[in-house]
Amino acid sequence: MATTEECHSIQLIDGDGLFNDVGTDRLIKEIKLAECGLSYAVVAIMGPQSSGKSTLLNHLFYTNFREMDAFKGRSQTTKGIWMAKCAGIEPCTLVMDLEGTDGRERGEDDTAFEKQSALFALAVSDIVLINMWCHDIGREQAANKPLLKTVFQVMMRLFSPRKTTLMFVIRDKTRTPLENLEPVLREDIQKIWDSVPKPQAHKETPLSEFFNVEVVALSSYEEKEEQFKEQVANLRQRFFHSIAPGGLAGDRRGVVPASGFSFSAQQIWKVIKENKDLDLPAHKVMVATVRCEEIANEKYAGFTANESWCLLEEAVQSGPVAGFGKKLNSILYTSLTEYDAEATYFDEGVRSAKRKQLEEKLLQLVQPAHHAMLGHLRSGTLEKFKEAFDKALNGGEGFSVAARNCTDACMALFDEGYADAVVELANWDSSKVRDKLCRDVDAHVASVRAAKLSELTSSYEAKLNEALSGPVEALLDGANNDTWPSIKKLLQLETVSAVSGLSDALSGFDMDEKTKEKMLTSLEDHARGVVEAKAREEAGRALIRMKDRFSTLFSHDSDSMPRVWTGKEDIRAITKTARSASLKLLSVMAAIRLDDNVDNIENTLTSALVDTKNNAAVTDRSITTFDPLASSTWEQVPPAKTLITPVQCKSLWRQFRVETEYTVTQAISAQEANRRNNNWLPPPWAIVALIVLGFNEFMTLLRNPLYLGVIFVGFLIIKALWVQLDISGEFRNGALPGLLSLSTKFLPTVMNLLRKLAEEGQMPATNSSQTNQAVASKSFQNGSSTSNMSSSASSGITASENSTTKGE
Ligand SMILES: Nc1nc2c(ncn2[C@@H]2O[C@H](COP(=O)(O)OP(=O)(O)OP(=O)(O)O)[C@@H](O)[C@H]2O)c(=O)[nH]1
Repeated sequence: MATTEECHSIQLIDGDGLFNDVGTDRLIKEIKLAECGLSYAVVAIMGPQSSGKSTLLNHLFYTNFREMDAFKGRSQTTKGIWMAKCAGIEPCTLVMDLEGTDGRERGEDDTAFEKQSALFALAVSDIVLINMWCHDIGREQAANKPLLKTVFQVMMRLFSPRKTTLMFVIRDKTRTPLENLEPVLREDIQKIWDSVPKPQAHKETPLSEFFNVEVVALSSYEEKEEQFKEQVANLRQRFFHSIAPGGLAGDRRGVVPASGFSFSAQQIWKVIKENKDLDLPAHKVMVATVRCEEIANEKYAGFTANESWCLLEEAVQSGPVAGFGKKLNSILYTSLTEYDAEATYFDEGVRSAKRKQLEEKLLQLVQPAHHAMLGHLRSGTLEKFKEAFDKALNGGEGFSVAARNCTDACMALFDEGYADAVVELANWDSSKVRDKLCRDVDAHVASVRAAKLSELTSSYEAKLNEALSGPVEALLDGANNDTWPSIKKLLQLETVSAVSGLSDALSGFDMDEKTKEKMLTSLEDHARGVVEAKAREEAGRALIRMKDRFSTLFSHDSDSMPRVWTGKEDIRAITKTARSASLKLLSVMAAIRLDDNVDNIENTLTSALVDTKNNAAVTDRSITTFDPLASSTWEQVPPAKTLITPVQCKSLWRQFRVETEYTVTQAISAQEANRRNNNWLPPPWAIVALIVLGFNEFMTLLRNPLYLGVIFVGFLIIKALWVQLDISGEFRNGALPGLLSLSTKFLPTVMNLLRKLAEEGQMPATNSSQTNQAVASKSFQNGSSTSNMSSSASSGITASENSTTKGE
């Protein structure tokens, strides 16, 4: 036979009942049975031992089952069950050669294997050939009768019939035509069927419900080989397209998909061996469950090893992947489509349940990657939002409008990104990630808003600080009756301007009126605070300011010119004016007067510190007199508005008086000194007496010009000494110190004068004119140095300086 090599047979179950799973799997793989789905058929042959079964199969299906050597005598060749693929028959057909029945080798009583193998063949095959000798037909003791009985009995154990085709192959056909043999055979079969005990459910079930009975007769292979071969060739034709409607196995039922054949056969044999009932429908479900599970696991493993998936999973760890959803969906669909293709012929319920499980497992596997992708999407969108928001704000867009627009754009961007990353199989809820993004965006908007608002407030506060601090300081410095009204006006003006500016700026923030009002009020309070703080700061310097004001007024006249204490000034009046101006300053600085409240501070201070009567009381420290300043609060002024308390005022005033006392004393001394300097002329009566008594001498001088010349020279010498010795300057500090100083200076000065005169006398006549100039210049320098000396000698009092200059 040409094709026997191609279709080698395997021992499916050995003589000891051991199932050859490895061999079966190998055969199935070899003949690619798994790809056949339901398009395959299984044929089995039963019959007495050495009845030419193997010979028939090998001729019919071009298989290579072992045949008995005709010359060695009849003995068992086929042990257990063998299986091979029928060569050249479509669809793929498997054939099983069963161990012969009534075998002498197992003994008459050992029919267990026979029954088991019969049941197995019926459970697995679509067509069962029953090989029988022609001469056994109609015989009571026919060899195939027990076999048929067994077949029918075990068939009852299959729960539901598969509608197996039983083909009776009559061997060694005699001259009796088949038309005559067949009815006898069918009658025999019917009798046996009727005689078989059946379960209640199948008591009345006809044979045709379980079996299609076919009968063929073949000539003897040994005697009429040519005829035999011809008949077999014809019979072979009937096995083509056997599963098609009208074919030999056209109405078979409950077929196990080809990929589950090996497992199914193995399980069926296992159940049969354990002598359990073989529930074919349940078995089908079981096979489907196992196989679908296997396929699903295979697909899952295939998915995890899929290169595209591995790359995608790796890529998404480090950043967003464009088209993530599309890529992932494609890989997932491929796996599931493969599963569907392989599991398609298995029980639908089982198949879809396992598909669902596979889906769930795959989704569980990809979920972290999807989650990572959403994470990237969320953080990326947030970053883009921040950027766009920043840009919009810098571009001058209103805060609320910018926030709204950017948020909308950001959410749209997220939705777009999510659509790109969505896993179609999964019904994952994106709302959590979306909500988180919303929260992040809102938090960012809130923080930027807070920062912007604080920036705005700070800028307006800084503007107010600048606009108020300096002017308030200047106003307080020049404290007068208008100081506080002016400060109040300034505060009002600046506050209104700042509040309106801030209010305009806040309009872009879409704020509720209450918050806005609060912010504006806070700005107003700040402005007030600036003024109050400045006032407090200035109050701390009240003493210095008072002293400054006092010394300004005391040392300068009404034209702001430095005062010269000539002796005509009324120091008492000047002091009083200067003190009252300082007191005015103190009273202005004593309290904050930004409200319309009227207070009595100035009057209280004036009456307590300046008025002579009260002044006396202060100096006397009389315990019986009421002291209005012995308090830490002012009447009508709340403590918060008090800058200098009455007690502090009193203490400040005392300090002020002590510290200004010296200036006044100095002024008085300077005035007295000046007065003394100007009184060097004798009294008028002495001058009159001098004129009267010295008239004669005066006339003598007039009459004699020589005397006049002598007097003139004497005058020059005295004048020169007066200037050189700075006599008026020396006597400024009193007569005694003056005399002492003069006595030490007199002799060197005279000597100096004489030396100069001598030097000038020796000078040549030609240089006389230059010498005269030099002397004049020297004399000028001497004069100015004297002036400087006297100036430095003066004790810094302008009045005495002037008097010295005047004296010169
Ligand atoms: N009379 C007769 N003998 C045949 C026929 N076909 C085969 N034989 C002979 O029968 C003997 C047994 O043939 P096998 O094909 O081995 O029989 P078998 O039923 O497979 O035998 P086991 O496997 O041992 O059960 C051989 O010697 C064959 O030559 C036939 O059509 N008529």
